[in-house]
Amino acid sequence: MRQAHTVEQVRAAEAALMARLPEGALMMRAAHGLAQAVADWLGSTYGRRVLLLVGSGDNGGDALHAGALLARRGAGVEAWLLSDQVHAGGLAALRAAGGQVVPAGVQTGPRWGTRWGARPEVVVDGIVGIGGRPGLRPAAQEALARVEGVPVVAVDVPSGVDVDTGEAPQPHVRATFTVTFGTHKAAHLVDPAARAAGTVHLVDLGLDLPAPGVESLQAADVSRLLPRPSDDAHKYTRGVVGVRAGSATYPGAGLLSVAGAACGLAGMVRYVGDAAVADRVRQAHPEVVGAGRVQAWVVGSGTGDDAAATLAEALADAREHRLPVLVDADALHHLTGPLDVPAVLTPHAGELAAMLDEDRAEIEARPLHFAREAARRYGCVVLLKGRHTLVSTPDGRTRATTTGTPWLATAGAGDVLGGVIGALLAAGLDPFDAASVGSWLHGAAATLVSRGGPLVAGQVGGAVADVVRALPAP
Ligand SMILES: NC(=O)C1=CN([C@@H]2O[C@H](COP(=O)(O)OP(=O)(O)OC[C@H]3O[C@@H](n4cnc5c(N)ncnc54)[C@H](OP(=O)(O)O)[C@@H]3O)[C@@H](O)[C@H]2O)[C@@H](O)CC1
Ligand SMILES: Nc1ncnc2c1ncn2[C@@H]1O[C@H](COP(=O)(O)OP(=O)(O)O)[C@@H](O)[C@H]1O
Ligand SMILES: [K+]
Repeated sequence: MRQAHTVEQVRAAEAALMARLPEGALMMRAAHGLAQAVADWLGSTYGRRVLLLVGSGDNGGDALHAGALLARRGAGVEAWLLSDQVHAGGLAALRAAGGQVVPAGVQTGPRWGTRWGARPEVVVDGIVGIGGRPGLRPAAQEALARVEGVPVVAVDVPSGVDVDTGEAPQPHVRATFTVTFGTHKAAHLVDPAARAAGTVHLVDLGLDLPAPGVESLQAADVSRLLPRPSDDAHKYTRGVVGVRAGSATYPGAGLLSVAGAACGLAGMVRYVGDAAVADRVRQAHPEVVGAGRVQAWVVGSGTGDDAAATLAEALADAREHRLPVLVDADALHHLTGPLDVPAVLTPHAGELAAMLDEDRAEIEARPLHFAREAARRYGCVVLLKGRHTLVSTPDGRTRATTTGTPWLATAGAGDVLGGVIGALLAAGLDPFDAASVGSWLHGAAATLVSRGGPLVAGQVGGAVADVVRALPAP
């Protein structure tokens, strides 16, 4: 599990550890990890040109100490100081190692060069870390403008983003990669900040941390959580998923929801809906049967004018038999308040905007806030679809999905996702695990079929089996 802790949690854990370690030990661990990551990325250090952007806090201290380590390995390291007060020990270490400070007078010109005339090969963003407020001050903006186009390594977080919410009001640093310390922060997992962080490397500091607010499943977690058939399983013990999706107007949504549900993770799939759609479902998936008892319902996609009635039927059956329900697409607009059955809602940003009476742009700017808000308001698990899909519970616990590919942003992909999650609900996972595991598998299956190229939604359900086969042993 990749875990993201809040600034407050990190500060408490760091204080506890620092009390037991010599002064400066944690910063040196951080600086060694940072210097190594920069050296690995450059491929060599001797003669390479590194520019440090150094703010007033310990984030700048990390950059200065890492710069000193790189200078000792032969790199040409210069520090651009953005404050009169920078980390004194770090600056002394850099100078002692042969690193230089950019003189104030030469910090001008649209394409600033190093003291060798050439541009730096990498910029180390030590402007602010977990002590920073969102946004960047003018001096930092000017320095970044001078080195535009040079790859940036962010120290701990890309400066300017909101560390605990993942929000990223302009301006902020856009990093090629980020080297973080002790644990991940929400800004590494949650968009839009996660996009600004690039690839994230974690340097272990040995912190003792409490339960995280945001986490991200890894292949081993998915393998551990995935329901597998027992030796004596039969189709009913594995769970039956019922799909109420599609209509004469939108038959494809029914077919694609079933394609997800029929990924093989449940024992059986039932389709309940328009007769013509049911015929096409059976042609495409001969194993699918009609109405009967189920262990979970998937309801909503492509139900159009029938959405309210279809949702009501599914909820009535779920109430009677205490079944979980996945509500998607058209049916989302007919929810009026907290659900009285275990449920997963799967809106994209536009649908969530309508549900919460907000602008879509607001949802996209603050996805963590609004996923949690919706989970609280509807009293169930809410999965907000996007590049890094978020799954939140009413008490705020959240998982971010980091599998997937932008090629998955294609019509019908969400219908398949609903079906996959429905199969996992029927197989016995609770709504939080079903939604987060289903989203992880859906993203991984998309990456598998995409192989770097385009895909259509119908391919994704069938690829879940290959993803499951490739999981590590539980
Ligand atoms: N603690 C530990 O054990 C370890 C910590 N470590 C490292 O320390 C980092 C945290 O360091 P920190 O607490 O000194 O805060 P940090 O983020 O460097 O700077 C905050 C200062 O910047 C300023 N400022 C604020 N907003 C700004 C803005 N938008 N734009 C520009 N400036 C802004 C403001 O100062 P002001 O200028 O207002 O006086 C504020 O005081 C952490 O991320 C990690 O890298 C590692 O070494 C591992 C061990
Ligand atoms: N940029 C992106 N990168 C990766 N996955 C994405 C991206 N944009 C959307 N997705 C995923 O693609 C799917 C789209 O679903 P949805 O918007 O409901 O489409 P539809 O309603 O047509 O089925 C979701 O699983 C979402 O998480
Ligand atoms: K930073």
